[in-house]
Amino acid sequence: MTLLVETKNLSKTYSITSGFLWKKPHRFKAVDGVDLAIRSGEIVGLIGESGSGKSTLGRLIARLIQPSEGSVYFDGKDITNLSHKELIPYYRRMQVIFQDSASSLNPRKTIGEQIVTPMLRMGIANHRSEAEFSVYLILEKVGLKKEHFTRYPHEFSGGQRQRIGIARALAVQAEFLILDEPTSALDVSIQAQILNLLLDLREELNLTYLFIGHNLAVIEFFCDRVAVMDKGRVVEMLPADELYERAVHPSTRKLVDSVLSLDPGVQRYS
Ligand SMILES: Nc1ncnc2c1ncn2[C@@H]1O[C@H](COP(=O)(O)OP(=O)(O)OP(=O)(O)O)[C@@H](O)[C@H]1O
Repeated sequence: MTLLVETKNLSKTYSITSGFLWKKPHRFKAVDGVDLAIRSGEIVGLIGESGSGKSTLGRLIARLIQPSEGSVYFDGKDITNLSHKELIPYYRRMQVIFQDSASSLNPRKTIGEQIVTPMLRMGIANHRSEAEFSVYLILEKVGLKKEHFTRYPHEFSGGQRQRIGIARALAVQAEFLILDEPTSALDVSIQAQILNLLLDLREELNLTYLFIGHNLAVIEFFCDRVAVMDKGRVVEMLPADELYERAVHPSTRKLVDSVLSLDPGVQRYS
């Protein structure tokens, strides 16, 4: 498998001001020297305690924020220092799906409109009728209906809104999805449906995912490999199905043991 995403020594430093003008801002590394390689078609999970830098790493890779040091490569090209204009094709190829899709949907526009517009802007379709026809097919592919085209975001459930987010990514022919806790706010049965949809789409369209999550059972079920973050660094990388048995780093063991101590039988997903 070829490499699709690679980071080299990727870091993000924030300056935190105390509110007192005479005190020097405190600088800390939210992401600290991360080397990560994701192969085409692979699902890499990203776990770690709250505040360990998972979302920041996702945003750096998606080039939504500028790294302080290091590089991001996508499909073999160094995209670290590209201008906003030069990044536009990469923003199409890499899409982020957040826990709360509603926040990225315009409440005043129909979902059909919100999927068609980027398709036309990014040149995926040349004509509105062509784009609309593709959107009908994509809505069905993600488990929604043609009739949903003319509905507004508030008319959908949380699970349906995540399907809309996935539809938007498919509409612009994204290849790499950063899934930032996409199912954490959903009921277990809806969560399983969305994860299975994502697995089917990966198979059919050879998509690649970076999946940020807290639920180790979901990670074990959904991912091929898992990267563990602690204080901004990736401290361990291992196959997802060996997470419980082979984890050695203390921060991974802490995450794994906290799950196992609850109930080893119940916590496993599949
Ligand atoms: N814009 C920002 N300015 C200053 N600090 C920030 C900013 N964004 C994130 N941070 C800090 O960087 C650290 C890492 O945050 P991040 O959201 O990446 O962690 P996370 O592992 O995704 O956490 P969670 O699991 O709770 O979502 C945290 O201490 C956070 O407060």
